[in-house]
Amino acid sequence: MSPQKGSAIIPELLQLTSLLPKSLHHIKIAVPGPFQEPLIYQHDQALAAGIRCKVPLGRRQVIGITVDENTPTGDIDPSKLKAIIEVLDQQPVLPNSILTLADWMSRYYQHEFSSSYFLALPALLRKGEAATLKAETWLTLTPAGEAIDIEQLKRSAKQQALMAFLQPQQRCSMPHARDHGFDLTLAKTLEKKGLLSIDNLAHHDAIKISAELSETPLTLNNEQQQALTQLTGEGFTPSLLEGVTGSGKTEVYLQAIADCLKNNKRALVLVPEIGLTPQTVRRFRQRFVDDIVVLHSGLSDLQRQQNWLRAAFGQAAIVIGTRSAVLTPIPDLGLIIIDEEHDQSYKQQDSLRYHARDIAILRAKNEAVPIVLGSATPSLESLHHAINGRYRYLQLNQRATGQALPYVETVDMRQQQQQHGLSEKLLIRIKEHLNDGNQVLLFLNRRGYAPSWFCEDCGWIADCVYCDAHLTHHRHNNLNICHHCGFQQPPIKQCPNCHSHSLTAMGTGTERAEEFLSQCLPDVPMIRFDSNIASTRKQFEEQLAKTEAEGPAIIIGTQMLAKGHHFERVTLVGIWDIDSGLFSADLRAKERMGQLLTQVAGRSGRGKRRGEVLIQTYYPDNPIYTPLLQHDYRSFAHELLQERKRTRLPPFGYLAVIRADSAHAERAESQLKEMATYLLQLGSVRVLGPLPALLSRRAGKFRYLLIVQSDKRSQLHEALNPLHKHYPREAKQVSWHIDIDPAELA
Ligand SMILES: Nc1ncnc2c1ncn2[C@@H]1O[C@H](COP(=O)(O)OP(=O)(O)OP(=O)(O)O)[C@@H](O)[C@H]1O
Ligand SMILES: [Zn+2]
Repeated sequence: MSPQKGSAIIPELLQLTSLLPKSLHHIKIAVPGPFQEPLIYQHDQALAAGIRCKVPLGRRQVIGITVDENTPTGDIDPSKLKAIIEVLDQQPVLPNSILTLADWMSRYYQHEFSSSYFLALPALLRKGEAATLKAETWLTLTPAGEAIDIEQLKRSAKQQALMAFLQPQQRCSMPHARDHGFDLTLAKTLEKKGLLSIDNLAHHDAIKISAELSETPLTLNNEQQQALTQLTGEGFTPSLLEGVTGSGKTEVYLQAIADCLKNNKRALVLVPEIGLTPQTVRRFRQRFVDDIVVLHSGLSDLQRQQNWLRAAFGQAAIVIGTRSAVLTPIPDLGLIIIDEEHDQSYKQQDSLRYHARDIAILRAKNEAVPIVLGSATPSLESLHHAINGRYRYLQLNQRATGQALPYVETVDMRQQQQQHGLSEKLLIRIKEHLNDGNQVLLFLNRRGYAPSWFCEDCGWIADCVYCDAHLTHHRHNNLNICHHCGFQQPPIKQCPNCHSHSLTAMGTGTERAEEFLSQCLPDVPMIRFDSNIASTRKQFEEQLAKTEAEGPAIIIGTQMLAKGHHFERVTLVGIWDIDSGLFSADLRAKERMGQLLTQVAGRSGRGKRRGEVLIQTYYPDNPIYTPLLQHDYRSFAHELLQERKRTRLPPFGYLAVIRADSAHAERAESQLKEMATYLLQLGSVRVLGPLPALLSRRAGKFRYLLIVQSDKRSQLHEALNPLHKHYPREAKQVSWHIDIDPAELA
């Protein structure tokens, strides 16, 4: 055999060996795109779940996340597998606890498979940035610092305080020290004494939980004490803490967290989007020595990434965040709290339409920890679970300060002189309360100057060109604006219908209410809260600060005011209009109305003086208001639960909405008709529709709904599951999505 021949064979052999499958691993990766399952790639090593990889997808390269081995995938042909281009992480960025939730969410909400995985990551990590913390100034105790008896420092109170702060933690970052009033100069003095060292570096390990308090907790009243005792338990213990407005739920949370930290575990606190103001955070920071990390949409991408990583590395004992913070990795989690659990902002209303409360419950169950859902006005779902014993039902019926709940009275608008929808009676009462040196809060759930621009001669109303909605008139910039799509135009001067020039703003929004009240009461400061004036966190905070700084003043705003804020000086709450909740066809309109009314009324009389609430209504005798006027949200909710039971609506049945959007109404409708036929022949679900959405056209697209109902959750899911296989999400100029457990029919 000639050597030449042999050498020709060897490269071929080599090539063959490199193709041998035994050295290759099949890796399941959640990849962005319209996939209902992870895709499979090959790689020369096994990879743990939760690792980011760069992979080819069509002609592009994208970042995906490895998922659990057990995650099912469709059939694959191994010869078609593409290789991972680059592995971005040495260690998983998402721990198993979060991967399990993400996997469940993908299936349950029937959205693109990868979306829950990406939702769990901060934006910069989604884009492939390194999962590392930036260098930071750290204060670390030296052995001498650890050993010193701080009594020896008593000549300098500040030095002693910093050492007392640092000793239980051993190490802390400079920003954390600053939050507690310690500055770098002070730290340098102690460094010179050899008690601590100051370094600039990036720490990636956990920090010891000190469980020390930096203020003395309030003494709990009996109800609070009982609630606290019952809500902590071994393993998964869900509780509903139903406490009237001002009953001191926050104090119960704070003390429950203190217990959690003592057990060397960390706590997760979820609050509604607008509830997470610096005031809230301050209240927590005042109480605890341990570091607290905050996660909300107002942070820059970098801040969010850094805070998220600090939480994930165990550098914070408490994580406070809004909706998506429910997916933050937290080592040794010991407690979850959801404040204002009824709040709508916990449900995401686009793309992955998840409910953070439901995910939190699942997380608590998986991680075997107690979870507390707190509210003065619990959602019907949570109430139902508390009544039937699935959750512990803890009640606080008294205000913590001992102050009685406010007097509530209706104003019969049919018998009142009124201007801009403000009754004579309410105006008189406003003046009385201001004269007594108090503040008044007026609730009007319509921002802008007037809800419509209207022809006095023929009744024509200016509509949005792209939506099935009236334009709202805004005076400060003289524009008519669509609150659904943002379309705007200067107010039309001549009626396109009858050519009259008598066009005017009709109705009252917050802007007009403020203008009118300023005319009636020129010397009284007006503090407005609506998304025009307080849309950013900073603006909102500025308005809140004004309420604290001012004496007699009028606070006027939309439902932004209903989110658990404590206005010490408000003694009168006036509800400008509430009736719209009675007539809305939306699923939860009545429930929301009751919650809003109770929450807004609950802002009255939280200080030293008993409060008063005046509700303007054209339907004072409507029985739905009766329990609410007596602070009896519980009876109100029981009544609604009975109604839901009769109609087999949640929590007594399960619901999904399929919505199709298209520039051509008939296409959206016919797509849903096809789906309805398919679903009906299954025989396991009830189907209503297609019908136009409550907002039947938005931004140029017609919106149709199919309401799918079932008495069994599993049947609903089984019925819906195959839809995406039969009907592409976007085709023939129709796009559609499923909303499981919908919050509204919009
Ligand atoms: N045990 C207590 N003793 C005295 N004051 C208390 C006690 N607990 C709470 N408070 C005070 O009562 C007030 C209301 O408490 P908090 O804001 O926690 O109520 P809440 O139940 O969260 O109300 P809301 O649902 O209306 O937001 C606060 O000023 C708080 O400091
Ligand atoms: Zn519009």
